[in-house]
Amino acid sequence: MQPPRLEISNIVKDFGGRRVVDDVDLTVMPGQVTCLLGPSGCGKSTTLRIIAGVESQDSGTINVDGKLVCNGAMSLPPEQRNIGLMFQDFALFPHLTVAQNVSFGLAGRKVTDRVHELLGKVGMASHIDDYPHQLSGGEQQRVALARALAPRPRIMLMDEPFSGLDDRLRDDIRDETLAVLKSEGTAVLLVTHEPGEAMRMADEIALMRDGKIVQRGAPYNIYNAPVDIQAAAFFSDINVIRGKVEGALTDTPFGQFLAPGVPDGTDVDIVIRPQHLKIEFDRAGRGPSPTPVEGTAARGVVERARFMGASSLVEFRMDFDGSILKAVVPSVFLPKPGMPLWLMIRRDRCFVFAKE
Ligand SMILES: Nc1ncnc2c1ncn2[C@@H]1O[C@H](COP(=O)(O)OP(=O)(O)OP(=O)(O)O)[C@@H](O)[C@H]1O
Repeated sequence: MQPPRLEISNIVKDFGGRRVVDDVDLTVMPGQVTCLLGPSGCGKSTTLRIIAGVESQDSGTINVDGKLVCNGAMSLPPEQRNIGLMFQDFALFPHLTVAQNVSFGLAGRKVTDRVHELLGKVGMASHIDDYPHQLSGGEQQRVALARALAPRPRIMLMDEPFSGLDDRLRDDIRDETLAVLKSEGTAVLLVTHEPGEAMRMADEIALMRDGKIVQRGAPYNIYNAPVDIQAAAFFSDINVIRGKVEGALTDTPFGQFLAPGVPDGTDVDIVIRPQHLKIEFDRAGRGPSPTPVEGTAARGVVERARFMGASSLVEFRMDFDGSILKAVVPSVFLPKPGMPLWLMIRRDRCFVFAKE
């Protein structure tokens, strides 16, 4: 089997006595995009800077293609690591043309071919003789990508590379960048604080919090099987229903939920994303009959409904405790405030977390 393109193990970094990177392990396989995702200040950029070699770790090892790049005893300088970098505030050389920017630092007979190939891939072939000030932000970004890829790095490190771009442009550039990276077969470690960006770009997401990787997996798995309530809440709004465990079950107004292995008397949070609440109409003051999959319906009264474009957001005030639950419904669903409706929770769509 191929070794991981990048493998970092037990990386630790303290700043002023505070642990900023706390025993981080990560792997990126050849041709794969791994996103290091987490809130601002959780240590993502520091991890990336350590991999790039512009910051040194206190302990831990880094391997590229199974070859040691640094550990406690040795450290290759950044330029010998065969790593490409792309950051938000990338800067093209203002006095060099697009072609000169892309070929900067490269030597050999094939450089011109490579520059043409890459500028073609990023859709900038017609700007080959332009200077950076003649390009838009998105165009500069494309050139920066071509420049970073020109020396065929073994791995590309990207730190919030799209955050300087406006929303619509950003989606296009993300997709184009991903297509170019995939066509080059480059392994990528991308840092972002935006779950949407990570879901869009990543083959694998490593979720980071307070210096630690708390969960790793494919976007689908991270979204649908979060390790804890914070991991669930990082990706969308959530609804939380509280309960207490008795005999591995929790009784709630929505019926019983399984809580296997959780000791009696433990408080639990039952977490459901707004798009997974099921809404049923009121039938002469009664809701639908309970089912094994969806449990018991609980009645709520519409507090407000908002049209969001692709979906509608409906807020309910629940009869059982006066709390608000939010439901997201595809397309247009705008019930009037005051209307009674019934909510159900599919057991395979919710997460049950024991409280610490
Ligand atoms: N050179 C430094 N000296 C002291 N503290 C630092 C240094 N670099 C980073 N930190 C601190 O380490 C913590 C993690 O920073 P880091 O930039 O890695 O986080 P991040 O997850 O990338 O956040 P952001 O997305 O805001 O950049 C922050 O609290 C930051 O203030």
